[in-house]
Parts: sequence; structure tokens; C-alpha cells
Amino acid sequence: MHLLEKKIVQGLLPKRQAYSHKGDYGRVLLIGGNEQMGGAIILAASATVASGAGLVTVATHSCNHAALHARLPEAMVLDIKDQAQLMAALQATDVVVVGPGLGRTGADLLLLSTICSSLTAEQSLIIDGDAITLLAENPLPQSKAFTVYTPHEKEWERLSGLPIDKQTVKNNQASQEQLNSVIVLKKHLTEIYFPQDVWQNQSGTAAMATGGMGDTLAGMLGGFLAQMHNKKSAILAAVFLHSHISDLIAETSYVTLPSEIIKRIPKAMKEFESTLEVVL
Ligand SMILES: NC(=O)C1=CN([C@@H]2O[C@H](COP(=O)(O)OP(=O)(O)OC[C@H]3O[C@@H](n4cnc5c(N)ncnc54)[C@H](OP(=O)(O)O)[C@@H]3O)[C@@H](O)[C@H]2O)[C@@H](O)CC1
Ligand SMILES: Nc1ncnc2c1ncn2[C@@H]1O[C@H](COP(=O)(O)OP(=O)(O)O)[C@@H](O)[C@H]1O
Ligand SMILES: [Mg+2]
Repeated sequence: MHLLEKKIVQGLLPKRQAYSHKGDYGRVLLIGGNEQMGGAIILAASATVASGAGLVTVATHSCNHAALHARLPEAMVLDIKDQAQLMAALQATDVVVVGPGLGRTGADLLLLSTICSSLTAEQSLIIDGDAITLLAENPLPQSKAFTVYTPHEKEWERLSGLPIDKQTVKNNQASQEQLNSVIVLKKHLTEIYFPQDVWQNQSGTAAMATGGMGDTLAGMLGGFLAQMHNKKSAILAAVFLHSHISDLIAETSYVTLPSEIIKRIPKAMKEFESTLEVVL
């Protein structure tokens, strides 16, 4: 197992070219947030915007629109129930993040099925939160998109069938192969399962154990994948930086709130940029 530490991430983020524009930094569509959990998709989208994605759109329940506009004017908003608008947005995007605060109704499952079947191999799909639980309970044909699941241990138990005490590296690798996707298994010392190798994050502490923290990571992953050509570098950098920022705040704070982490993403990214592309 490879250790994901600061020296690995140093230089992974490409320095921006002078002659570039927002279209060069990717389009991300985030889907989630029902009547009870608008906060989850607002946090995720805020993390995507702070990570530097070129254009961010959020499909969420209409009751969240005013809050989202007020908190995050950088994002565009559409009604999660508007099929026509959603289909157009799915076709136009580079990355989809689905699941934060989505809910687990039949309509949510139908939506998930539409998303999985309509994406192409050129797009990326991050499946988080309720979307993982829905897929665990109702398996669907695999999407053609490059797919990343971001389960916590219980969500991974539901998806892989492995009880938490059986989630060994060997067992997890076997499940990752079956799912044919990247798995970010979130916990203390988060593990990342790629087809070729496994990484263990060395940043992060229990100061992160608060609601919305995983939603924030899902949004960061969307933002990093939208901008970086090397998908593996994007995933490793997002996982490390999410927890690294928390570690910096935790030097003087007992808990590290998702909103505080989000505010510090651009500054933290700056420290890790390089003109030379590092390939892992
Ligand atoms: N502000 C908002 O809008 C927020 C909205 N949110 C949205 O809520 C939706 C549901 O997501 P969820 O994670 O809260 O619930 P669920 O899938 O039932 O899992 C919890 C169960 O798993 C167990 N468990 C075991 N190991 C674990 C581990 N390492 N990490 C975590 N849990 C672990 C745990 O055990 P227990 O706590 O009982 O000991 C419990 O039995 C999702 O869409 C998410 O985006 C949240 O982000 C909060 C802020
Ligand atoms: N004790 C801990 N040590 C390190 N990281 C933690 C700890 N507890 C939680 N985290 C991190 O917080 C996030 C929690 O994700 P998740 O449970 O999906 O949150 P939510 O769904 O509430 O947004 C993960 O990135 C996880 O690694
Ligand atoms: Mg979660």
C-alpha cells in the first residue's frame, strides 16, 4: 500500500496557463439535495467552485434554490425534477457528482438510472452518499463514464457486501475489481483503490468527524477531476488536500467545519502547484 503524504502531492496541481479561460477548467454538474438535506449539495457545490472548476451547475430540489443562490452565486441552478433541463445538462458536462443529500426514493433511483445510462466514456461520475446506498440496494448497469465511488465504511458494507470487520485491503481490492471503478473508502486513514494500486491517506484527524465533511470531499473531487488531465493525480490530490486543510485548521481548532475547509481550498491548492507535470 502506497502512503499518500505531502511530498507525493507536492507539484501535482498544474500551474494555470496565461492564455486560458473558464472553458479550459471543466464543467461540473452536481445532483442532490432534497427538502431535508439542501446543505449537503450546497457544501459539495461550494467545494467544487473553490477547487477552481470552470463552470458549476447544481440540480437540486426547488426549495434549495434561493439558499444556493445566496450562498454560492458562482453556481448555476436547475430544478432536479426538470427532465429536459437535466438531460441537456448531463450531455454538456465533463463531470457529474451525484448523491450528497439526494434521498432514497423511487424517483431518486430513476434519476440515478438516467444519469448512469446517459453518460459517455469521456465523462467522469462521482457517486456519493445516498446514491451509493441506492445502487447497493438496486444494482444498475455500469455507467460508461470513468466512475469513482466515495463510500464511508457503512456505505461500503452496503455496496460491497463486506461487513466493516471484513474490509481488509485484499477483500476491498477484490470488490473494487468487480465494480470496475475507483473506490475512495472514507475513514480515519482513507484508502483509495485504483485498478493498479492502493493508497492510504496520511492526513486527517477526528476533528473532521462532522456532518457534511464527505459532501465537501465529493465536491472537491468533482472540481479536481474537471481540471486535471491525470485522473489518478486529481483523486489523490483532492483526498489529501481535503484532510490536509483540516489538519492546518486543527492546529488551533477542536473541530474543523466543512465551510471552513472550503474557504481555504484555493490557498492550499496554490502551495501544491507546479509548472512541471508530475506523473504518479
Ligand atoms: N447537512 C446535510 O444536508 C447533510 C446531509 N447528509 C447526507 O445524508 C445522507 C445519508 O448519509 P449518512 O452518512 O449520514 O447516513 P447513512 O448512509 O445511513 O450512514 C450512516 C450509518 O452508517 C454508520 N457508519 C459506520 N461507519 C461509518 C463511518 N465511517 N462514517 C459514517 N457512518 C458510518 C453509522 O453508524 P452510527 O453513526 O450509527 O454509529 C450509521 O448507522 C447522504 O446523502 C449525505 O450526503 C450528511 O452528509 C450529513 C449532512
Ligand atoms: N476520525 C477521522 N479521521 C480522519 N478523517 C475522518 C474521521 N472521521 C471522519 N473523517 C472524514 O470525514 C469524511 C466523512 O464522510 P461522510 O461520512 O460521507 O460525511 P457526510 O456524509 O456527513 O458528508 C470523510 O472524508 C472521512 O475520511
Ligand atoms: Mg457522506
